[in-house]
Amino acid sequence: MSQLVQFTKQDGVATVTIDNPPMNVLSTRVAQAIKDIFLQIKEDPEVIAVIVTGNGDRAFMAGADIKEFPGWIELGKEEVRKIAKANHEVFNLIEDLRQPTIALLNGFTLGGGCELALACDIRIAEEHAKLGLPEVNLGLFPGAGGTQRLPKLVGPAKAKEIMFLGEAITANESLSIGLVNQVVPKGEGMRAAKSMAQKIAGQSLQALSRIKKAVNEGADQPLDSALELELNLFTDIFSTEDVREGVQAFIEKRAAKFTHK
Ligand SMILES: C/C=C/C(=O)SCCNC(=O)CCNC(=O)[C@H](O)C(C)(C)COP(=O)(O)OP(=O)(O)OC[C@H]1O[C@@H](n2cnc3c(N)ncnc32)[C@H](O)[C@@H]1OP(=O)(O)O
Repeated sequence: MSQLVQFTKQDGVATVTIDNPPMNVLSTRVAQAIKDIFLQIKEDPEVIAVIVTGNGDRAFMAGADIKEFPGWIELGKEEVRKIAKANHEVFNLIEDLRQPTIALLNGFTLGGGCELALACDIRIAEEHAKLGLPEVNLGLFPGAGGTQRLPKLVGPAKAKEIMFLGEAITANESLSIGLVNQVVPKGEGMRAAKSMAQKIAGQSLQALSRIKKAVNEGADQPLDSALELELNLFTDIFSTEDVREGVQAFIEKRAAKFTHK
């Protein structure tokens, strides 16, 4: 397997580390390696929560590999569409993953890197991280989900400002607009991400995956059909072994031991 992306797992938590120095850019090969790893995680019964980060302390990911773009410019429309669609597929795979995902932003989180972070459920940023969608500076615009996922998180006006100006914002500004969940000192990110991931991994994946599905799919629907979705998922959860265990554990005044069944 490619070493451009590393994968480890411990106690229900998988850690995916992008390792493409110096800026962990999203080359075509990195995108394929991320896809391969997430396809594996999707089917892994031992993984309940996932952390995604970049190697080193300079970048989570500074975007797509701009040095591949001259080649793109020479391609026909069909070929460009194919490459762009492949990026959409990778980020959709991550967004739709049944397991919760935490992006640990440990430096520059730009362009495709910011779009990768947006496809995750939760974002924790180290204080020195800079976030942005600077594609406009190259005469293009975010094409790996940024125009759709950023406005959902921060509202259309702030998202347009970020994309029109192409300027990176600080971790603390990102926190103030809801783009990240938490800001921690430089070097403390993995500890914070692991602490959150371990708490999540102690819950039932049956419940976690339904929370994710209800929130993600409900957001694109009118309230009445979104509530119908919630109703169906809530009805379903009562047939799981984990709900029996969770309720019994409460009654017996002990900690629940979920089996994710
Ligand atoms: C569908 C998705 C589209 C996109 O994502 S488009 C790309 C969006 N991203 C960007 O526009 C960011 C581009 N990079 C930068 O602006 C800067 O870099 C940084 C602010 C991230 C860091 O600046 P500094 O600390 O001064 O480092 P440095 O010398 O510019 O970069 C170190 C090496 O990394 C290469 N690099 C940085 N970002 C990219 C990239 N996105 N694609 C390809 N290479 C990149 C540089 O060129 C250089 O390389 P060398 O040492 O050989 O000169």
